[in-house]
Amino acid sequence: MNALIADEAAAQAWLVETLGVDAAGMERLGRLVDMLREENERQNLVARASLDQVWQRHIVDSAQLLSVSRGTSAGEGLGSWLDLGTGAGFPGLVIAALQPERPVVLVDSRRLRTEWLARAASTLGLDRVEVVLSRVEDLPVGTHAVISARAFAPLERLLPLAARFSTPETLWLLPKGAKARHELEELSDAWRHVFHVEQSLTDPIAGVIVGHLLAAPAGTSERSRKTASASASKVSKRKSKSVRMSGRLQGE
Ligand SMILES: C[S@@+](CC[C@H](N)C(=O)[O-])C[C@H]1O[C@@H](n2cnc3c(N)ncnc32)[C@H](O)[C@@H]1O
Repeated sequence: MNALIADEAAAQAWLVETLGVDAAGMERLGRLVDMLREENERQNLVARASLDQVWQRHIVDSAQLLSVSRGTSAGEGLGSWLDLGTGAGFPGLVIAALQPERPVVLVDSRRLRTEWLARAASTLGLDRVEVVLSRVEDLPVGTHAVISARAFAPLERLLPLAARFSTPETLWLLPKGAKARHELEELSDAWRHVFHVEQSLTDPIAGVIVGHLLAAPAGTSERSRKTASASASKVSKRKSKSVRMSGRLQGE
């Protein structure tokens, strides 16, 4: 097992020495941390106390997904990465800062958060980032190489919501707290998958659910397709429900 990252210095050292982040990548992460601290004075993005350990609790906690996915084709490639319920930017914005060539889609239902995400991505020059203001339920279908979600929904609720963005090749990376193993054990057998739990590098009791969804329970994809196409037409009729932003905010 990898050693746990015990403090802020160890977190930054891990990024450089183990993950191999170069000077430009560290500079982007440093600017992201500064911007996050500033924005957190305006809106409640992350718990204030967590900023004392921002490199451990948020940056490395997100970046560890790249380490977990090493050696997999989805992890090694630069296929599209979908992050659901990105909130303050975790893990999706950190992934984009570390892999600026990869298309990364950040989805959140709260306008202020998506405005922050679009502003931060633009300031960092991350022009492959797309920020989508939408409920996940209302996102049109589209498949991705990687799907991540941190602190968004329990597995049993997340899978029906997000299965339509997945193929059997899609790599799912789900940082969970202490309930990772329990959530996986409790998942209905009707979901065919090859998920397992990796130990988190930042928290001794947390795990990351990693793997592939092979098949949804019978009837799920049809329901998802119907939901998605109904949602897509709802979005086109009421454009304000889903706003895509890339670098700068687009008008509704
Ligand atoms: C607990 S926060 C986690 C944020 C971030 N992933 C993190 O770990 O710091 C959950 C986020 O999901 C967003 N959210 C909740 N329900 C959603 C939905 N149905 N569709 C899209 N975003 C949603 C919330 O606005 C919030 O920003």
